[in-house]
Amino acid sequence: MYTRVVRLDDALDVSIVVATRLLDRLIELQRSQPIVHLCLTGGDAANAMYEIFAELAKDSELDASKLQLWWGDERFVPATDPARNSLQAVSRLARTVSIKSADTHMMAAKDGRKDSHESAAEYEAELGDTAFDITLLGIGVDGHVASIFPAHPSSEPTSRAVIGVTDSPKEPSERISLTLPTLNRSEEVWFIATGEGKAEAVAHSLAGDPAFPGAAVHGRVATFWYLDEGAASELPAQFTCPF
Ligand SMILES: O=C(O)[C@H](O)[C@@H](O)[C@H](O)[C@H](O)COP(=O)(O)O
Repeated sequence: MYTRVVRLDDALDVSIVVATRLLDRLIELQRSQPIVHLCLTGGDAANAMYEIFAELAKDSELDASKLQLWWGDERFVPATDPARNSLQAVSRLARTVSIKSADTHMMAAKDGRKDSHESAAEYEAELGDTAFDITLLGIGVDGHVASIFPAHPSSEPTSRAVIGVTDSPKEPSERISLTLPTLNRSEEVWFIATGEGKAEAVAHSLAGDPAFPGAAVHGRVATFWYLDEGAASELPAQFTCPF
């Protein structure tokens, strides 16, 4: 198990490098296994990357029929609300990648019948013991990952694989999130963070500060942190890895 920090100049470089590596890695995995499970994240950094990924995936060897998409977290809002992480990702990826809806495992939307806790239990059942090949994660200025927020009930230890989150410090207040042990059922975790606002959260997470949920997330094989200079600006010198 290893952690690697990849420092890049700016946010655009992060999007290009992550999109390029993700496409290459998925194609490589598809050569040796029938299905690849990719867990997606929400957030501006990821959305920018998805746009470039969709461009690169056009005319590539990526086989969308061998890809299963999952989500690390979802904003619990109505199905057509553009704030949904899944809509934001799928609307970008589907420009060139034709993934069947049966292989696109979106978390439930708010429909007035079930609350986020019931919907989380439903997703837990859908997930079963699926382990992700790659999990993408953003990180908040406050250090949250997926919808696990520091000093908040969402970061309390739980035996659940998926939880409903209420009173989230970030809008919208109701969410669904994989828990830390579920995120850790990933062969590889790829963090994406850009901008100086993330520097403190990134530095504390990489230093293993238990107050920061990101410190507890590791791929079984590898954990990558793709950072621009702003997000990496508070890292000690030992984290200066060449690209
Ligand atoms: O639903 C969400 O809000 C996200 O899943 C969240 O965990 C996000 O990934 C981070 O907040 C980083 O987002 P940015 O890249 O927009 O800063």
